[in-house]
Amino acid sequence: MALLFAEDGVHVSLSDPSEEAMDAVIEKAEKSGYNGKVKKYKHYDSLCKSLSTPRLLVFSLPHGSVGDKVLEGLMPHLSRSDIILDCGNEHFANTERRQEKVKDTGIRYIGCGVSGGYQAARAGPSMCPGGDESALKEVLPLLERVAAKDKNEKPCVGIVGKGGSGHYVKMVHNGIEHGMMSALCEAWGIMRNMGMGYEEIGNVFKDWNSSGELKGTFLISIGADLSHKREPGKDSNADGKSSSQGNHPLVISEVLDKVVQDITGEEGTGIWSNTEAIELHVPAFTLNIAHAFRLASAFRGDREKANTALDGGFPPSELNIQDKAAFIEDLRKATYLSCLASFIQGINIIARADQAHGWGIDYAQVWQIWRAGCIIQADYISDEILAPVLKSNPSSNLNLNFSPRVAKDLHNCFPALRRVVAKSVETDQVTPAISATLEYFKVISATDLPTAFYEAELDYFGSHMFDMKSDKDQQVKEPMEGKHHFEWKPATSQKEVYGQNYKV
Ligand SMILES: NC(=O)C1=CN([C@@H]2O[C@H](COP(=O)(O)OP(=O)(O)OC[C@H]3O[C@@H](n4cnc5c(N)ncnc54)[C@H](OP(=O)(O)O)[C@@H]3O)[C@@H](O)[C@H]2O)C=CC1
Ligand SMILES: O=C(CO)[C@H](O)[C@H](O)COP(=O)(O)O
Repeated sequence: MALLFAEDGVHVSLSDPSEEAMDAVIEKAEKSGYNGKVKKYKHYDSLCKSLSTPRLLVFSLPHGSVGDKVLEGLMPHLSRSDIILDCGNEHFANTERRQEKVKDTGIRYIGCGVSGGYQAARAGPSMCPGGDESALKEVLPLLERVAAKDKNEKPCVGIVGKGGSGHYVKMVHNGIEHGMMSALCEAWGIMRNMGMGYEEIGNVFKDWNSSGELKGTFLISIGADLSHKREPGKDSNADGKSSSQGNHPLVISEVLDKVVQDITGEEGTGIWSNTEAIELHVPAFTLNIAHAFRLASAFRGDREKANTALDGGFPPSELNIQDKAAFIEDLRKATYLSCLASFIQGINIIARADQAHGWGIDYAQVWQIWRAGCIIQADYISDEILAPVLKSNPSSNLNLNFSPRVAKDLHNCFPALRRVVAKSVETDQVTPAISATLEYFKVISATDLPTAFYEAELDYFGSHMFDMKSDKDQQVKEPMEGKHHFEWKPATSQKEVYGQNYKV
């Protein structure tokens, strides 16, 4: 990001605990011809003196205590009207705590989620800032210059809303990202078990990305690309199924199946998004299970132990599919619905939080921010599904499950999703997020769930009350405690039951 700003002509003062890290950036800046544009500062005092006022300080730090420590260290050297632009994946509550902490000093703290990975950080990321409006208006012209541009050259940055809303929306962006990545890796696993080689799968992803419902999906485009990458310098081919061209092994053939960021604490966005979904009472089947799947994958040692205890567990069988092209088309549609469900669930979380915190989120800006440069960029979903709802900038009724456009695609793709899950169940394929998506769409659109029995049991043992099918008032539509209790079994003492035979 330092290089990105330098490229825009900005003088960048770097500060990092590692002098080596700063030297590496300066060397790159010099090589790129931004001579003298990037300078390093060991101490906050000299760093802050090097900046003209009002200063703009950009954080790109691990979340939590590091940000607190850095802010604490900087504050004595800052003055009124200075702006901190926190571009890390910070928890929104930390952002709001820091906004409150600096308020009386006149320092303004913006929480700005940044997406697109290190390639986009260099070339132009998607940026999601929220906080003090005056500060946002001051930094926006700079951010508009460096941010990713959509196909109409519009910058993928905009004022999201008040408080910690920028970091919140970015956090949910990552929750959506996790749902999409889960579905994609599950589809990849199925294709592997269909006997397809890594590069052949890469070609399928290339097709998926070029037209139809998964068109222009960043995660699919990088999936297509990574499937063909070989590491120079190695001469054995670990993948018996992959194409024989080239002597070097495909890198993907050697990647172990562990996703560990949640456990190591490097990142928190998946944990926070799911915690938020649960705390805000948002059913987020795909996101929840995608997270649990990552967790289970991380504990490789435990999986090995359970595998031994279960005499080899339940490995997927080879899939013998008669009409391969038709099944891959089903898989494409199942993957699409899982990505769509991830967006629907994520937007429902944001909308609920927005209502709870009063952030006044600008949904048209959220749409624009996700349009390019970010990990969840999905052209079809954005243009066809999200645009009609988010661009009209509603303050409520953002639930895409009520959208006729979603209904149309669900009618078209749901049978394919059902076939993929059925085949997966039959052959022990690993499809947690894809299966959860099938359940999600069934459940959220059902008007006769088996939870009637659940309610009855709750009332039986806990007198938790229930509503009745014959009740016609608005209450039955709302998540309110029911009006009825049935005395399923009167509470009696042991003495009453056993009478004279009762012994103390
Ligand atoms: N990687 C990605 O694709 C993306 C990352 N993010 C977010 O951006 C932020 C940075 O990510 P990333 O660059 O990957 O993470 P890194 O861990 O690579 O970098 C973190 C930076 O913070 C510095 N740092 C660590 N501790 C301190 C401290 N006590 N005081 C001052 N500086 C410190 C590190 O210094 P040192 O050089 O000494 O290690 C390093 O420069 C994170 O919040 C991440 O979640 C957001 C979007 C994408
Ligand atoms: O924020 C990001 C992308 O948007 C970062 O790449 C982040 O490091 C991904 O990690 P995680 O999968 O744990 O969210």
